[in-house]
Amino acid sequence: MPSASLLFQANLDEHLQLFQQLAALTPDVNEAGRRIAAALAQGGKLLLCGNGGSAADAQHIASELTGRFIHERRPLAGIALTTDSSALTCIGNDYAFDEIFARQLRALGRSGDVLIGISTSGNSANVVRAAHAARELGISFIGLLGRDGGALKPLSDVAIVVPSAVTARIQEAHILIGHTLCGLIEQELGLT
Ligand SMILES: O=C(CO)[C@@H](O)[C@H](O)[C@H](O)[C@H](O)COP(=O)(O)O
Ligand SMILES: [Zn+2]
Repeated sequence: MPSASLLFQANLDEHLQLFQQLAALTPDVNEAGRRIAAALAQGGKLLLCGNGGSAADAQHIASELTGRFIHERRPLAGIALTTDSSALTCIGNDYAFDEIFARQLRALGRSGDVLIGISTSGNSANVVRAAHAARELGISFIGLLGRDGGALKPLSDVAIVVPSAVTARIQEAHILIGHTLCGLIEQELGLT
């Protein structure tokens, strides 16, 4: 454990070392952007889910679509399944915490939509359930993952696996990738 004065430098070193490896994810990021843009162009929507910091990422990315990212353009359909405290507590309380995203997806998702599941471990059970529900509903599942991709990797139509075992560093990469997806969506839809 580095001393307090060295912690920021240690985090920076770890972050920079990881970010230098992220170019290898370019094909997966591009494929994810292409799929999301195609879904939006055909009247579908982007849904997102995740826990903790990844819940924050989910709603951050959704707001880049409904609000705006870089360019002044029409609003785009993005919904985070992490924000409705009544739905989350009702489903968590009456069914199971593992059902909080899958049940909302069954209510709101339609064939042709895309779901991004964000998980640094790739193993959060409520995201795994949502990935299974996506498959049943004809919804593409993009896994924004870390470590070895966990249980979500084989459930993903596109798996973007950040090669780190450190949750915070993975989350830092996830938001870079999330922002890049927003830029790709604007580009692909000709909204730049
Ligand atoms: O932000 C952090 C840690 O940096 C935490 O809130 C973290 O997101 C939570 O522990 C999550 O429950 C972890 O879930 P996951 O990424 O493994 O799916
Ligand atoms: Zn965090």
